[in-house]
Amino acid sequence: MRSDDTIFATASGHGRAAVCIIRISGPQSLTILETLGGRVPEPRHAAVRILREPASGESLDQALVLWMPGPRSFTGEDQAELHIHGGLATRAAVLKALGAIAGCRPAEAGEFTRRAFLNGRMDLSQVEGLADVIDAETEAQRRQAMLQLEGRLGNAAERWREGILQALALLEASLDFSDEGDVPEDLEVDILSRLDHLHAEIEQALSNRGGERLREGFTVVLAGPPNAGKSTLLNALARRDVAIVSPIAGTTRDVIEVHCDLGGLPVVIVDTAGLRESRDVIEQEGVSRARTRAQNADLVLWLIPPGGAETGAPPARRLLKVGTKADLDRSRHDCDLFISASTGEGLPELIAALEHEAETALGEGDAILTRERHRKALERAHRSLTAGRELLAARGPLELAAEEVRLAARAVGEITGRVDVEDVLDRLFSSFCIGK
Ligand SMILES: Nc1nc2c(ncn2[C@@H]2O[C@H](COP(=O)(O)OP(=O)(O)OP(=O)(O)O)[C@@H](O)[C@H]2O)c(=O)[nH]1
Ligand SMILES: [K+]
Ligand SMILES: [Mg+2]
Repeated sequence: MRSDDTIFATASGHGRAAVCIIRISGPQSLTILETLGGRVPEPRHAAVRILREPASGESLDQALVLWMPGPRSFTGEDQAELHIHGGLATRAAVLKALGAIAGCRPAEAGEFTRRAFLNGRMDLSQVEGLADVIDAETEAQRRQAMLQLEGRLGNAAERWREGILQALALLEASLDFSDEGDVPEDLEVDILSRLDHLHAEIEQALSNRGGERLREGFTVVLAGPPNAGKSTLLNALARRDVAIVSPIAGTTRDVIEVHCDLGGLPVVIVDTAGLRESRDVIEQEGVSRARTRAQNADLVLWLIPPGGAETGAPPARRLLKVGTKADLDRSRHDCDLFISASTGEGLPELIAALEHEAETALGEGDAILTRERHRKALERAHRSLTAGRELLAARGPLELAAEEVRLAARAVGEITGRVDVEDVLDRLFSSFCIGK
C-alpha cells in the first residue's frame, strides 16, 4: 500500500441503484478526470460529462463529475468524484477503466479516512465518530455520533492533554529549581491543584458509561421456563415473525436478537431457550447460552406463565418479573407486569417500562466516552495522575512524579491520536468499509 498512489472506490452501497458515486483521491485525480471525462469543471462545481474508455474512446456512461483540489477536500488530497448510473455493468465498466490507469488502484478498507487522518483533516475520535454516524440505527445514536464527529470528545481530550502538559512544564521547572536544593512551595501547590482539577474531570468522564451503552444498545434478554411465551413476545415487540412459536416445550434453542428503536433509543431484544434440565445435548447448549446472555444483559425479563414458579431466574444485573398469557389466568403473585401477547393486553405498559429502563441506563446523551478504547486510555491517564499526585504530595522523587504526568499526557493523547498510535491505527481503520 503506497500513500502516493491515487485510489478509487465506490462510496455508495453495493447492488443496483439509480446512482453510484465513485470517489478518487490522490495526486493523479485531475488527470484521471480529464482522461475519462474531458474538460475538468471549476473546483467544487458539478458538471455533466460523457465518460469515455481512454484507449478506445468508447462512451461508458453519462456522469455528474466533481473536481475537489486539496487540501480543502475530505482526504486533504486532490479528489474527484464520478456520479455514474448505478447499474452493475456500468459500474464494472467505469471501475475497470479506472483500474487500467497506471498508478491508480482500488482503495483498501478505510483508506480514504486514513488519509484524512494522516493529513490532519480529522483526529482519531472524529474518525470513530464518522464510523458511528454511518452505523447509527436510532436518533439518539445519530446525535451522539454527530457530537463526536464535531469534536466533543476530541476537544475534551485535547484540553486535558494541554492541562497535563502545562502541569508537566511546571514540574520540569521545579526539577531545575530542586537541583539548586530550592523548590518553591507555591509552585508545588500550584501543580498539585492543577493535577487535582484534571484528575477530577477525568474521573467524572469515566463515571458516565451511558455513551458506550448507547453505541452498543440496551440489551434485554427474554428468559423463563419453556413455553412461557418468550418467542411470542419477541415477535410482538419486533412486530414481525422472527422466532418460531409452538406449543412444544423447548422450541427455541438458538439465541435470537432483534434490534428495536424504542423512542429513539437502541434496544436489543434477545430471545433464548427455555430454562430447564434437559438430556438433549442441543437443548443443553441452548440453555447454557441463555444463562450466559442473561448474565451479561442490561435487563432480564423473567417470564412466568400461568402456574409457573417465580423462582429459578438466572443471576442478572437487573430483572423484571412479567406474568404472561394474562388472557388465561393472572393469579400469579409478585409479578411487576402482566401481559398477553395474544390480546395485546399489557404490551404498551411493558414497552413503556422498557423505554424507561433504557433511558435510565443510556443516560441523557451527555457521556463523552463512547468506546472501550477511550475508557482504557483515560483509565491509564487517571492511574498515572493518581500516582503523580501521590508522589508530589508525599514529597517523593520529582523525576518519578514528572514521568507519571508524562505517561498521563500520552494516554490522553491516544484518544485523538496525537502520540504513538501506530498499533491503534491498523485495528481502527480495518473496521471501515471500502470507499470510506
Ligand atoms: N393464550 C395465550 N397463549 C400464548 C400467549 N403467548 C404465547 N402463547 C402460546 O404459548 C405457547 C408457547 O409459546 P412460545 O412463544 O413458543 O414460548 P417460548 O417461551 O418461546 O417456548 P420455548 O422456546 O419452547 O422455551 C404457544 O402455543 C403460544 O401460542 C398468550 O399471551 N396467550
Ligand atoms: K414453545
Ligand atoms: Mg421460544
